[in-house]
Order: sequence, then C-alpha cells, then structure tokens
Amino acid sequence: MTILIPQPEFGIEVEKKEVPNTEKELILDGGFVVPDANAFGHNFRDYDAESERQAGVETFYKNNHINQTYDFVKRMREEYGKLEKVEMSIWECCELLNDVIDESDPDLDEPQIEHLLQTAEAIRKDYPNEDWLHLTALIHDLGKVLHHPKFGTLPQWAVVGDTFPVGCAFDESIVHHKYFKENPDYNNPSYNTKFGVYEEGCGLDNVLMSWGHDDYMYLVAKENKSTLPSAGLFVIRYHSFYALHRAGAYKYLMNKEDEENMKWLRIFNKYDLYSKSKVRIDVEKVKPYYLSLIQKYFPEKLRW
Ligand SMILES: O[C@H]1[C@H](O)[C@@H](O)[C@H](O)[C@@H](O)[C@H]1O
Ligand SMILES: [Fe+2]
Ligand SMILES: [Fe+2]
Repeated sequence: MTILIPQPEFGIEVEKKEVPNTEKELILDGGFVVPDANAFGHNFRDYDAESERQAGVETFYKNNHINQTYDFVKRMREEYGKLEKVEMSIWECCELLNDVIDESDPDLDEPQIEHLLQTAEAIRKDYPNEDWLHLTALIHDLGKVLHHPKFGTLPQWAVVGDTFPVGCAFDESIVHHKYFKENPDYNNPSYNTKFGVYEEGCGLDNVLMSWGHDDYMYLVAKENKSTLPSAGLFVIRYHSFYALHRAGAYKYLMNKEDEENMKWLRIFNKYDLYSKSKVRIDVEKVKPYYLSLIQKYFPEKLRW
C-alpha cells in the first residue's frame, strides 16, 4: 500500500499546473522553476568558474580520466557485480550516505541524503502520479556507498562524477576532456576510434560505461529483482552520462528502447541538477511515504 502524506514546503517554487497525464507527462517542463544560480552563486555545472570548489573538482576529473580504462571497468564490474559486500535495506543505505560528500560536484557540498530527498520531493510535486519516479530519484545516487568504508572506501574517481563509454574514443564534450590524454586507452587503436569495440545502434546495454555509482546501483536494483519499470532502471544507470543526455554525443550507440527511455532521463535530469540547494528537507516527515514505495518495489533486504 502507498501511504499519501502532505508534502512540506521546501523552497522550490512551483507554478500551479494541471497534473500531467500520459501524453503531457513527457513535456520537459513539469512546472518546476529552474533557479538561475547554484548555492555558490554560479551557473550550474560551470566547471571553470572561480569558486571554492573549482580546484578540487578539476583534480577529481584528472584522476577520473586517467584511471578509467576499459580493463579497469571490466574488473570493477565483475568484482562489485557479485554483490557480496553487505546486506541491508534501501533505507539503511540512504542513512549510510549521510557521511558521503561528493568531490566531483561544483553545485553541492551537502551530505548526499539531502540531495536524494531534494530531488525526489521536487519531482514528486510535478509528477505526483509517477511513484516509481519518486523512488528512482530517492535511490539514484545510492551507489555512492562504494566510497563508504564498508565497501572498502573506493576512491571518489571510481564512484562519482559524470560517466562516459570506455572502449571507444572519449568525446570532446566530456568535462575536462584534456586529461584523457594521460589515459592508456587514449593511444590504443582498438579503443580510440569513433565506434571502438562497438557497433552502430548496438544499444547502451552493450556499452561499458566508466565505473561508478550509476552502473553499480543499476546492478544492485536488477540483481535484487526490483520491480521498477525499465525507464527507472535506465535513469539510474545513465543519469551521469551528460555527454549523451546534455551534449547529444554517442547517440549512434543507442537503440530504439534507449530512445524511449531517454525521454524520462531528460525529465529526471532537470530535477537531479536544479534541486540542489541549501534548503533542508525534514527527513522524518517524508520517511513514511518513501518507506512505502521501497516496500512496493524492493525486497526488505538487498545484497550489495
Ligand atoms: O558531480 C556529479 C555527481 O557525482 C552526480 O552524482 C552525478 O550524477 C553527476 O553526473 C556528476 O556531475
Ligand atoms: Fe549521480
Ligand atoms: Fe544526483
């Protein structure tokens, strides 16, 4: 059963619009008003703006781009795909994330649980009937637990930040692209052409993405038999793939199903990015609602 509770106000202005129905819900603007600056007074995702976070974020991407190779990703997927590190519920994982601050993010320096709830609550206001999307928002970044000591404290460059395909050329639109020059795959002729090891239209499911919280959380959800719809799993898996959903790079790797799912990813992404703020959510107030969704789409305990 889904429990409905009133939503607290939390600072995001919402114009009064009709509840989206099946046709209208794919309209990108569900009523959410995009703020014109982030919490530090800069544009969102401005990786060059002089800010207290700039240098740290750039160092992060340097490490990320040098180390994310095809072989590295394969090894990590195999190792972490076994899901034998921890057993816990979705909510327990949300709480673990309280300790994690994301070094790759120029727009946020709050604990992750704030970001999860800010995203989910913002999307719930505009898409009240898509409960699967509320839950998708709540869990989309849970894979960041890979950075927690319980998971061996994987370095941030192997956990957070934008993702991109490995096994083919790194697109210029990827943030701080210049650091790929030091990645061994950059000069490997098997991996540095437009298609690399892939074929046109092969579908993203057949593409190896740089290793991090997205693909990991997708594996956790899938292997634990979540009943989230395929669009929800897609959003989780590719939400950091900005080169694709922002810049339109790598489109030629997509198939029909990917294109369908992309519509939801574009909607989701706006809330993921622009709900980041200093306004806190009252966790205890919204917890019963999210617990009821977790119960609907996930088993009690999951293997991680
Ligand atoms: O810095 C952020 C952060 O790590 C997010 O979780 C990720 O989804 C974004 O792609 C990235 O830019
Ligand atoms: Fe993320
Ligand atoms: Fe996020």
